[in-house]
Amino acid sequence: MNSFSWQRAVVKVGSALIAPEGNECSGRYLLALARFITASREQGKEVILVSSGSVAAGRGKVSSGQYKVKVRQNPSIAEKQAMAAIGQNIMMANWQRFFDFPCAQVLLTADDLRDRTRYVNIKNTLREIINHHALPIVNENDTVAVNELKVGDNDNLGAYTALVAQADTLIICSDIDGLYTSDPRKNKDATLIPVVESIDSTIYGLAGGAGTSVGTGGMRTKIEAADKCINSGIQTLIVNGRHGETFDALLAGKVPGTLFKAMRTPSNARRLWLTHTLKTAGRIIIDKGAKVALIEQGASLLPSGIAGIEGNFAQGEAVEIVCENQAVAKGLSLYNAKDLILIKGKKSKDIASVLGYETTNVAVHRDDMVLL
Ligand SMILES: Nc1ncnc2c1ncn2[C@@H]1O[C@H](COP(=O)(O)OP(=O)(O)O)[C@@H](O)[C@H]1O
Ligand SMILES: N[C@@H](CCC(=O)OP(=O)(O)O)C(=O)O
Repeated sequence: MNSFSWQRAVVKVGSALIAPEGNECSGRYLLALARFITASREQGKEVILVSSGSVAAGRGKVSSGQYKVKVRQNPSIAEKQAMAAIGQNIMMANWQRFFDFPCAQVLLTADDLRDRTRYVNIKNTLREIINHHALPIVNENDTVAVNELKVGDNDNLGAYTALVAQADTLIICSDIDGLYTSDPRKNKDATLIPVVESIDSTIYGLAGGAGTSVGTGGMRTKIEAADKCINSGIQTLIVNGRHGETFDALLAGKVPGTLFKAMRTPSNARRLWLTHTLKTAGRIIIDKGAKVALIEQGASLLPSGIAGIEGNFAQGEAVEIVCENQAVAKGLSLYNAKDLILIKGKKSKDIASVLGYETTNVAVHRDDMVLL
């Protein structure tokens, strides 16, 4: 088995695992996985869960309740959305019973992830949920997500979550041991591929569709997710969540499935993106004390060290950080230019009273900054 190490992982639990019968959200395969999450947190690691199961949970609830409503085998989008609305809290409760720390529900659409301001807010919220020792549980906001708003499958949602949360690892837990040379349910000669160094059309060519009626995407969307991640320095694993031994192996740093190797380290990928891809929309002028803090202490930029603002940038846009006319760093601003003008030079404790709100006491977070 290949080895891996990690510090912050997104663990994606597919419909095939949480709703094995397609009707109802089940706990059958979740205990070993929950133990893995708890043990990993006890080792100081950070976990974000991306869980499917709301549609199946809703369907199970309406068909078993007082009215015993039959849901069609191929329901309309609106019916699925109604099932998701009924099932999201059932799916959450299904997880919460395994943990004595709080679970935090995060419902996202593709549109949320494309919008710069919402992207920053999602990132801040995930960071705060983890700081408060709760477990973020992400799912698609199925009740509002139609067509162009939809990520559509939770594999790709898992990849977007790993990117926004700056995870180093995405672990996709499904009902199959990993990526095979072809769909093993259709071809008994298919063999497991333990490691993938890079993803090209040959790898995509191996993928077949979903294995169950509740699964969305099958292997193709898992490869798409891995493709997004490994290019950003996030290693991706596909493992079989139906076997308890899977999680013993993962805890021991082994990959009991397929490992898609990261093409570079997450910090290098991020550095490249920040330095070369992002265009700056303005400048933040800082004082000498802030420059020392940024360069020598690796600190985040606080409003108290800001002397001036140039440009009319939005929250989440890239800015150049300048001291005495020399570029010191580049990073993503957590406040828009107008608000930064109001809080420049102010102490953290005064931000809320000046703006009437406070999302964070940091202007540019260390994680979103590259020194020049
Ligand atoms: N090359 C392949 N290797 C492994 N599984 C494959 C492959 N092609 C298609 N599959 C199918 O993908 C299924 C897993 O995807 P899916 O049913 O969408 O699960 P989940 O709900 O966990 O996302 C497997 O059960 C398997 O039948
Ligand atoms: N958001 C949907 C799950 C989407 C889905 O089926 O994804 P997947 O687990 O990748 O097959 C739900 O909660 O039912």
